[in-house]
Amino acid sequence: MLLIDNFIKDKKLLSTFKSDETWMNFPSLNWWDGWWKTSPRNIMELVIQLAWEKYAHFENEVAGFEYWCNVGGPNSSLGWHVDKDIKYYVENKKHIMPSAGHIYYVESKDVEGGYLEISNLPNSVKPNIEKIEKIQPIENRLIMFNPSYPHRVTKIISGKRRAFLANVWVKKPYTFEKAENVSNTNEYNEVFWPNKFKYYE
Ligand SMILES: O=C(O)CCC(=O)C(=O)O
Ligand SMILES: [Fe+2]
Repeated sequence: MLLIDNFIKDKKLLSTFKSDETWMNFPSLNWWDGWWKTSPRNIMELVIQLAWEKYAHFENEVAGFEYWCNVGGPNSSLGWHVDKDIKYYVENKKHIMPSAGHIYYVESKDVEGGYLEISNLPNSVKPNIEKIEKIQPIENRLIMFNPSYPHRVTKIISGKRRAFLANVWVKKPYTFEKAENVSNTNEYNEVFWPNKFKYYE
């Protein structure tokens, strides 16, 4: 696991990324082939490049990135899970998992609770509460980890918490078979980038 605080240094990028407008109409799940094939088309892809170009060297060896955003308020939480190709899982009840992913904390406004917990044991083994890694969702904090290990988000007691996440895939997930942007993970509808998604200048 890698944890970097104060990840985005550019003040303008930071404030644009944090603004609610940036995330309006953001589809549930999105796909990008990576900067080596397609230049970033929006601020999310720009941030993915910023993170992954610096800490990983796999251009041309991976298919690309899946990315999404989680926003939570009081009483929300996310149970133990592993990240997986969701469409394949729904249809076959089998896991195809990525081996690398990032979580970036975009906004943590007065957040109490909402910790990220990561098990040190693989998916087949029940997490040992004594040995889990516990990470506070601090604004502008970047975490890189293996999302095929069970992880969860503890209950948010108060405040607003927004995370931006991406996973690296060696093979493009079935989830994106029909479209790069999926608005409903149960139906896999095709959606289009809203006009709001401008390049970051
Ligand atoms: O928001 C977080 O800290 C983690 C969320 C997560 O694991 C997920 O969306 O798969
Ligand atoms: Fe996850």
